[in-house]
Amino acid sequence: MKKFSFAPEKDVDVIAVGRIAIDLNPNEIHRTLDKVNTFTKYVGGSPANIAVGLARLGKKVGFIGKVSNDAFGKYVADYFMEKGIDVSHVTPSSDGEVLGLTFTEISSPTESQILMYREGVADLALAPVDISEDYIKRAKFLLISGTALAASPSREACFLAMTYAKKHDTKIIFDIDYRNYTWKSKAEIAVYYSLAGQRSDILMGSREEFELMEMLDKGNDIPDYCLADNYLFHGNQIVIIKHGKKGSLAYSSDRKAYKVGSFSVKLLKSFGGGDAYASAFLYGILEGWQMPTSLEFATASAARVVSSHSCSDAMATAEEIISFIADSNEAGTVIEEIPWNQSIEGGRSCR
Ligand SMILES: Nc1ncnc2c1ncn2[C@@H]1O[C@H](COP(=O)(O)OP(=O)(O)O)[C@@H](O)[C@H]1O
Ligand SMILES: O=C(O)C[C@@H](O)[C@H](O)C(=O)COP(=O)(O)O
Repeated sequence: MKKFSFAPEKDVDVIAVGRIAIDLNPNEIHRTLDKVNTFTKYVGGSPANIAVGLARLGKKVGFIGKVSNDAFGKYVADYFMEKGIDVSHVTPSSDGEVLGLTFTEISSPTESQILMYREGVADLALAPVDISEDYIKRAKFLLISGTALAASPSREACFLAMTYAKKHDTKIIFDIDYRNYTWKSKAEIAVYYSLAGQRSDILMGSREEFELMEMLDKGNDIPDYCLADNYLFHGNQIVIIKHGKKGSLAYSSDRKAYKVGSFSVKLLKSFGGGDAYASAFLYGILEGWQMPTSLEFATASAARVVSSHSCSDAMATAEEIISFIADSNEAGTVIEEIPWNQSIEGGRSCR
C-alpha cells in the first residue's frame, strides 16, 4: 500500500479531537455493579485513550477538547501532560459542564458492560471557536472520534476540524466509536457517521458501528468488503472492521484485504481493545510499516489491554508489544491476506 507522506513542517504526529473522561473500573470483579464497593479511577474516553497509547509509543500527540472546570478536569489535563500530550488546546468548560464518567461492570469472566454518565458533559461543549486551523495544519493525522458528532456544537467543531485538515493535507482518521448516549435517532447517527466516514483517509470501527453508519438491520449478511468498498470509493486509503475476539478485517485502496485473528489472552474486560488497536495501528502507519506488520502490532496491543484492568494506563511501549508478540504462540499467524470478496462472511456478492 502507498505509504502516507507528509510535509516536513508537520511537527505533530496526531491531534485527537473529542472526549476526555474518567473510567471507574471495579476492584471487585465478576459481580454486577450494585455489588461493587470500590473502583479504580483512570483517565478514559476513547480518543483520550488513543492519544495516551500513541504518546506511550513515543509519538508527538496533541488534543483538542473541553474538560470540566474542577479537580477532575485538572486531573485529566495533568495526566496528559505527564504522558507528554500537548494540552494547549484542552480547555476548561465555562458553563459548569462536567467530565463524563464511565463505570465498567465486569459481571463474569466473559461478560462486561459499561454505564456512562454523560448528562451535561464538557466534551460535547467543544465549539468551532475552539478549533485552531494553525494547530491542525501542524498535524500529520487528525483523529475524529464518532461520539463527538452526537450533539452540537461539538459536531460542528469536528466538521470544521476536518475542513481544516483537508485544506492542509492533514490525513483524517475517523474512529466510529459509538456510544448509545445523546444521539436522537438512528437516522441522525447514520447521517453524521457516514458524512465523516466519507471524508476520512483511514476509517475504523466495529462491525456493529459500520451497520449503524449504513442503517443496516442487525444480523444482516452484507459482507464486510461491501461496506469497505463504499468508503474506499469515497477516498479512504484504509478501512478496518473490527469483530471483537474474532479479530478484524482490513482493506486498503490498493485492493488488498487482510483477515486478522487475535492473540490468546485471559480476558478481564472486553473494553479498551479498540483504542489500543487504533493507537498501535496508527503508530505502524506513522513508522511506514506495511499493513500486515501494523495490523499484527495493533492486534497485540489490543490483546494486552483487554486482559488489563485499565485502558489508558495499560497502553504499552513498542518494546512491550514486540515482546508480547515474540512470547505468544500466535506470532506470525494472526494475519492472512485474503481474496477481496472472501471476508469473514464468505464470498457473497454485495447486493
Ligand atoms: N477477547 C479478546 N481476546 C483477544 N483480543 C481481543 C479480544 N476482544 C477484542 N480483542 C482485540 O481488540 C480488537 C478490538 O476489539 P473490538 O471489541 O472489536 O473493538 P472495540 O473495542 O472498539 O469495540 C479486536 O479486533 C481484537 O484484535
Ligand atoms: O469511551 C469511553 O468513554 C470509555 C473508555 O474510556 C473505555 O475504556 C472503553 O469503553 C474503551 O472503549 P473501546 O476501546 O471502544 O472498547
